[in-house]
Amino acid sequence: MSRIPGAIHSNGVLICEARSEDFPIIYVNPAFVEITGYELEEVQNRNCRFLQGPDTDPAQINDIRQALVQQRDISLTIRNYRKDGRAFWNNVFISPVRANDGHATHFVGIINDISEYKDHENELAFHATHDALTGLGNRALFEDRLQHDVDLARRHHQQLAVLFIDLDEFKPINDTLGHAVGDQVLIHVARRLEEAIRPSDTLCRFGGDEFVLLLPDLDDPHHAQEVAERLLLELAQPYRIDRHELYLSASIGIALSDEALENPAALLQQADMAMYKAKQQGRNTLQTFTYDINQKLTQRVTLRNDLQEAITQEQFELHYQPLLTRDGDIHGFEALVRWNHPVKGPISPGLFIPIAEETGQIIGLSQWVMERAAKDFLKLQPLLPNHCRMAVNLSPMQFHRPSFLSSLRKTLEVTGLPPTALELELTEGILMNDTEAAIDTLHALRGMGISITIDDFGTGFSSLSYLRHLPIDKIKIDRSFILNIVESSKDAAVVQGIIALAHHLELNVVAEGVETSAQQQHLLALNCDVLQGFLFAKPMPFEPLTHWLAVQQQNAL
Ligand SMILES: Nc1nc2c(ncn2[C@@H]2O[C@@H]3COP(=O)(O)O[C@H]4[C@@H](O)[C@H](n5cnc6c(=O)[nH]c(N)nc65)O[C@@H]4COP(=O)(O)O[C@H]3[C@H]2O)c(=O)[nH]1
Repeated sequence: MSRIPGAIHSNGVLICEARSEDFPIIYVNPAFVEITGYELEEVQNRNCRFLQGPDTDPAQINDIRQALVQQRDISLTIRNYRKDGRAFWNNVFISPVRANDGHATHFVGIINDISEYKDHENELAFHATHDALTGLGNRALFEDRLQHDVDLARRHHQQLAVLFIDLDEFKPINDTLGHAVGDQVLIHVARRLEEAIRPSDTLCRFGGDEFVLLLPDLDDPHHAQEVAERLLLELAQPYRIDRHELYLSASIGIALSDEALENPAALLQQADMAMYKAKQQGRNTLQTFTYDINQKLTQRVTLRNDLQEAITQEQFELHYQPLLTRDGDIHGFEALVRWNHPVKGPISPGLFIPIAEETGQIIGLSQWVMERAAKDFLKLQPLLPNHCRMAVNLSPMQFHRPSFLSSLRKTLEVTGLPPTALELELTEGILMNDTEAAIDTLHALRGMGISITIDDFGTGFSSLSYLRHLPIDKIKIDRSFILNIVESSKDAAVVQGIIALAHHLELNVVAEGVETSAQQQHLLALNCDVLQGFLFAKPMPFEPLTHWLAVQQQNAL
């Protein structure tokens, strides 16, 4: 017995007879008693199978049995049970004690309770493959399952589908109501999606508001669309979170496997591209991948990468378009960004601004625009009447950032532009999410002396009466109404109504896109206050603008 290491502190030790049938225990140490809850008297002369329970792996039991029969060492971690029924992870080492003839007389077992470590290990393994917030699988798990299911589908000549689900307008919820609410929304979304699918489907979250669903063994490709439609309906139900009632929609991209599929990851990319297409089509919709989408989106992705370079290499330029009062005096200027792509030439802001908005690149770009416009305006100011302002377009992402006001104040401070020389143009859509916070921001801006214009008025969903709640100074009627104002009595009536109501609310009205003198006359007759359009001047770089101003002033003399 002296060979038995009595000083093994927290390791339990047991010794059993090797030559008696069923290997009865003859000794256990106090650590064994502590770990298992059994006293020596209770275990003596018994086989140690009393440590086994419902979750003990039979294959491991067999391994131990084999080792004992063959009289060799064995080490393994096995699920064992204490006297009170609680399970624990037992790291066991069993070794034979041999007589001179080489045969085992006893077996010594050293047991170690590693439950804590094992639980931690399990937890780590779980986290490596699961999303901590929703408990759904993560990208790693998805890719694993995708590979597995694609192999199966190939073998059985079946088709599978990947659905890329991205929530619409989730970011403003996070930004305005806070991350705690945003997290709750994501958990609700995960549960709704889970309830709407079959157990054999794999649902994962890729982070942010992106969920991905794998539908194996489709009977019919249309089934994927039916599932997507069902999910859109489920997600559109209102969400009650704390005191908020929220409405959400999603855009879903679908990719279907075919016999030629070589790389399963391609399915994921295709579903992602189709999802982008769904977003472009106005959201709350689904789109199935086609090769045509691939081509268009590749262009977009290239543009996105080029945009990053454009920001660092300052390939942008600001053009300024004058705004005139009804008497033809200068009212101010609108700053409009231009991108001169080194290879593709000028790219329309209508194309790259939405991409910059999606990728967040708009923040850096807007900062550049604001600084450049401020500096240029200060150079022009001595030539301008006092009331003139520089109008700058605000992007939704910029406006909803918590740091928006402080960074704007800083820019004004650094450039020296007085707030009373600045006008911000924002679209109705910006104000639709979390209107209360948006109105607070508008009050703060006006408190500083900045003027606010609602841009593209008439294209959004705001009712005219909604205007009365907004601390704004001007509305700019969208170009699409001005275009047909002469020919279309309906458009003329809309413009007349907008101007009358705006004046009733003591707001100024700007008409943009004035291209003909007939349109100009019509607008003047309807009492429009400010006019902007190619009829008077196109947007132009700073130098030509200074010449244009000089000519204007000459003509005024
Ligand atoms: N056909 C026609 N068009 C006219 C006429 N007068 C002005 N325009 C165009 O109408 C657009 C007016 O700008 P917007 O509605 O704010 O619409 C802008 C604005 O939403 C956005 N954008 C431009 N610059 C910036 C910027 O610096 N920041 C942000 N966030 N958005 C910008 O891109 C949009 C498109 O800008 P642009 O292509 O420069 O297009 C400009 C301008 O060139 C006219 O008589 N006829």
